Amino acid sequence: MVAWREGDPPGGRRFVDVGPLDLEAGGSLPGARVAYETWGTPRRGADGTVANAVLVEHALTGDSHVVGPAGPGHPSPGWWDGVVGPGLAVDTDRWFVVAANVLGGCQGTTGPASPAPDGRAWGSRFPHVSVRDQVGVEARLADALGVRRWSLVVGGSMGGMRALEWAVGLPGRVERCVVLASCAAASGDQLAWCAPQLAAITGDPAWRGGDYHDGPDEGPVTGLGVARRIAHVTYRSRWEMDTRFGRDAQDGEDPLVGGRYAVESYLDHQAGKLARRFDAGSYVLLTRAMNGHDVGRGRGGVAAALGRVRARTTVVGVDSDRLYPTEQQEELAALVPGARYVLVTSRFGHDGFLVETAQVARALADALADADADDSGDDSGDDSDDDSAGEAAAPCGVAG
Ligand SMILES: CC(=O)SCCNC(=O)CCNC(=O)[C@H](O)C(C)(C)COP(=O)(O)OP(=O)(O)OC[C@H]1O[C@@H](n2cnc3c(N)ncnc32)[C@H](O)[C@@H]1OP(=O)(O)O
Ligand SMILES: N[C@@H](CCO)C(=O)O
Repeated sequence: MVAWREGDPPGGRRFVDVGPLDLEAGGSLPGARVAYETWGTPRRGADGTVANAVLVEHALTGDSHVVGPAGPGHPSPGWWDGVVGPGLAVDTDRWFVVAANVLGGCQGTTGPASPAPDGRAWGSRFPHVSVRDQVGVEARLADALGVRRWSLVVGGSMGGMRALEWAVGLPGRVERCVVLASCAAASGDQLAWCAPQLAAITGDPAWRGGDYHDGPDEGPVTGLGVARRIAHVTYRSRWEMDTRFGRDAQDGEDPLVGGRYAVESYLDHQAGKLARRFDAGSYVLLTRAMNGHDVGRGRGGVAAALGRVRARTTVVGVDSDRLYPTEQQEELAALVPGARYVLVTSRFGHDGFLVETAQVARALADALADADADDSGDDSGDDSDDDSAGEAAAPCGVAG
């Protein structure tokens, strides 16, 4: 089954139907639609599978639009335009780059806002999904695309969790892995930062227990905005808040008589932007998925799990990241066999993996430096210790 066709335009969003899905926490879904984009041309190896495939994993509120201009369905340009593209670090003249919208999200892949079989939005009925479930769905997308082994799986933050899960759970299917600003398991501090975000959304009267999608109002946008304000502060650095905004008043406003400081206005802006482009139900579901992230669960602990990785791995930390501190990436680099550690210097905190494109591009170019463009059909991947080894992927249907 081939989900990509010769002549398909680059960057256009396409869909694959997968399912049914049995989920790690015990629930199930009768099926899921995966929205994805690709750039470059697949090159088939001797065994007929795609030999030059790269999977890019987006972060919490990101999406599959890694590269390309804004346009219909894409209000913003690509979030890694300086990293992926013709002649860039992940060169789309050479690599077939795939980015999928995550299971449980709201950018075309099935999530809480999607219609359930009865035609109503899933809402609160959408089951808990884990990072492993999300990777399981991506494995079915890979099957549909004819990719048995990725030349590279790369992602930052929540995308780094999925990249790591690929390398740990399906070691025979990942040749190289780059994990940025991420961790082996969500820490107590990370769970703590998520708690008020979840409380803000689920405490908004418009949340209606998660079943607001088919209602007349716009849903819990106030709670989602509060969550984004909290999260956004953790994504940036104290230096930035102090030097970019400091104690400045917002233009035309006086904080001493009810007006806002500039930093408050900035966070209001970030909140409004997210509330316009993201579903609160997905935000809650994806936050819970990240909270549950622990590569060591059921695998004898973190060290044992990371010891299974066979991908040539690069772990990237951002020196000013206060949400995913560099100790977490140092731990990954110490426990993944042969891993390389790269420190990105940034004043912008966790978002450095999105903002510091020159340094990120260098790390990716280095990670791919050993790849030979002509090594068609490197089929040496032994998937005998994959979590899914021996299991046939569920049949996938390709949808328009
Ligand atoms: C928007 C999208 O990217 S959607 C598609 C994919 N999205 C993702 O992948 C999510 C990840 N992306 C992000 O989190 C962010 O977009 C980032 C990290 C890339 C943004 O980083 P930066 O470019 O550094 O944004 P920055 O923090 O400077 O914010 C700029 C915005 O704040 C606004 N702003 C700055 N100061 C103020 C102020 N005092 N009051 C109000 N607004 C302000 C700017 O006008 C600008 O608005 P705009 O984004 O609507 O043009
Ligand atoms: N700014 C990023 C950070 C999350 O890691 C996002 O919104 O997805």
